[in-house]
Amino acid sequence: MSAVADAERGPDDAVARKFASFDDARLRQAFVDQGSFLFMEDFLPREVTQRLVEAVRAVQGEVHRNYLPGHKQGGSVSRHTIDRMAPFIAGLYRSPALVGWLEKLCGEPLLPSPDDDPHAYALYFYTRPGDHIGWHYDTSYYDGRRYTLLLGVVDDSSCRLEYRLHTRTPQRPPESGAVRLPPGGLAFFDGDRLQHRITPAGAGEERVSLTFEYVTNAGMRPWRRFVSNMKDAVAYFGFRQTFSRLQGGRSGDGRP
Ligand SMILES: O=C(O)CCC(=O)C(=O)O
Ligand SMILES: [Fe+2]
Repeated sequence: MSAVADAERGPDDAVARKFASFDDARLRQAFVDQGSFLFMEDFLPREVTQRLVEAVRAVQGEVHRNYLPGHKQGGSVSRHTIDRMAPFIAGLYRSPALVGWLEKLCGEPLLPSPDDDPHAYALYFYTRPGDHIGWHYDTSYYDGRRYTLLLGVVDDSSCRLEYRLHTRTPQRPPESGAVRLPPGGLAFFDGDRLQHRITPAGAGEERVSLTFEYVTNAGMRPWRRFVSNMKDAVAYFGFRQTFSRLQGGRSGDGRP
């Protein structure tokens, strides 16, 4: 079997086997009780996490760093770069076992983000002291809801995923929490409902997380696509990685 076929097929069987041990009803209840949020320390099969670590090493030379005073500091790699250099991640993103399980959890059909969304799947790197992201929501620019799946890949850090539940639910008092996202761990949430942040890395620390974005309606008005792309270019991937698909996947200045 070719490496690409293996990458496409490999993770599905492994995740299906692992998910068979989960108590789906209890996890669904926890997700609902927490206002569309779930954290699991042990989610991915070990061999899948290992493939993700290898994928991270494969794209390490492509990390785009940003510094937005007061909001964010760190590195990212977009789906366009992942498609070229780490196809295992693209295969996992589309794994029917994974997507089917997430659909059961959130109780509605999920679609992959369209091919021109640089954030459909992406890696975040926290490798220098002070790397962090401030309080925010993962706002949906789509016509439907946007769900975020965070998977821990590397964590030799003191960083925490801090969150506040129910901030947009009028009848419920907010609840705060903080978790470490270990390799193979999961956080899954409705991006417009979970306020969250990643606390700053210390000296000599390394944290890498993988994000998958699924939507309930892949339509997006052109103006919102523009705003979303600008945000991705400035806050995450840089203009080259954000728009690289439009350049036919080549690096460069975008001119033909
Ligand atoms: O690194 C993470 O685990 C999450 C980062 C995040 O919340 C974001 O980039 O929107
Ligand atoms: Fe976020």
